[in-house]
Amino acid sequence: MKLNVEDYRRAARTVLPRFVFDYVDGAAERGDCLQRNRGGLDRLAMRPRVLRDTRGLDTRIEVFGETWQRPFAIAPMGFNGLTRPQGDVLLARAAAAAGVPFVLSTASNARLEAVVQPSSALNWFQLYVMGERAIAEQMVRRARRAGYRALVLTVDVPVSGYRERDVRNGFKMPFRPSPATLANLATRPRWLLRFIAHGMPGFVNLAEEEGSDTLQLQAALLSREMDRSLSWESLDWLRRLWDGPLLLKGVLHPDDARQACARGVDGLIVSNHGGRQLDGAIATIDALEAVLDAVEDRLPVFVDSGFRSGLDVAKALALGARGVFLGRPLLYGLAVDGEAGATAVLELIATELERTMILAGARRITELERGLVRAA
Ligand SMILES: Cc1cc2nc3c(=O)[nH]c(=O)nc-3n(C[C@H](O)[C@H](O)[C@H](O)COP(=O)(O)O)c2cc1C
Ligand SMILES: CC(C)CC(=O)C(=O)O
Repeated sequence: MKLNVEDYRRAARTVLPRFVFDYVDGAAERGDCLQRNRGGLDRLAMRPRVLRDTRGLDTRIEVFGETWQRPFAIAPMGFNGLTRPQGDVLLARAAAAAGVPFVLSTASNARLEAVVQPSSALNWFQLYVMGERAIAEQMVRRARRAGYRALVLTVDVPVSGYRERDVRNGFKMPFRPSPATLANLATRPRWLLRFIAHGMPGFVNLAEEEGSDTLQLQAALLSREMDRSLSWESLDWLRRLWDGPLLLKGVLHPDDARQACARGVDGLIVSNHGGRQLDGAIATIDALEAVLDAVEDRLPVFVDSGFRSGLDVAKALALGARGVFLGRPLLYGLAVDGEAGATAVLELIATELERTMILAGARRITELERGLVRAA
């Protein structure tokens, strides 16, 4: 029986090969940041209101003129096709059915045109800038043509975090599995059979043309060799290519939040990449307040990293976040049961959020107020 996200995590561990589970579940260096994210959320306690009519509960929010059925979304994640063949498409479908955004990663394994869900107005695209700027330009133009609504520029990967579990597993491109990895693969026959049927997923959006350059780019993307010349000035370049909502993902410092407002960015995602980048980084729930103060309601502020329940989501919203992005929980669901597993995780978190709202006396998301949370 799977009653919470941790149950899905445990089940995912039993179906995924170890190098895949470690890639999904892992974090940078000692995992301090990963733990700090949890610690920050756990330290907050709710101070509920009582005797409030909570019939007709409504969890919808408005973002950039669109309605989200729930105040959360699926975060961009690379290599979803490794967890399940067509993982990007399955997650996009689950999100569209739930009425929440799905953010397709630059490191996706399906063509961005094939992932976009026409039934949803909430297809978003995440951009990494690497190598020739022309690669990013090509992807942004295609994303625009394909109907992606918002562009998320990830800014916390100037270089890869040191993912010790990936290093130990030799997880890089081209992948050369060790004897230990092969032995472990033999214990994951279902994953292995699917993998054999579909082949090794690649990063197919980097360049339209096939060729040896593409292979080199794919290896560079997995080792996260990004363009370190990217700066605040580069936003002007991006603005010329993209006229829809532009968000920065990976902002933690209030001065950067102010800078983003001054540069005409449309939204921020307070994120430490789920503890996968700078291991010394502050917990996102602890960084949120200063960022919100700096922004002064000029743009919506979202948050991610470490959110595992509807209660966690409620805490961030009470502090003033517009919405929450969820990463690994969706991959645990995807690993366990494909699209149905991802849908189940979205439903689980929605149900937890609804119950939390009723218990806290909030009928609408706007009623999740600052006074409802306290440091425990
Ligand atoms: C397996 C995996 C791959 C990821 N790939 C990307 C990516 O390609 N682009 C990106 O902006 N963030 C990426 N992230 C970070 C997520 O967008 C998000 O910030 C993080 O997972 C949130 O933390 P959580 O997993 O604890 O919910 C990835 C995260 C995971 C777990
Ligand atoms: C394939 C990678 C570029 C995805 C990523 O950003 C991550 O692992 O955190």
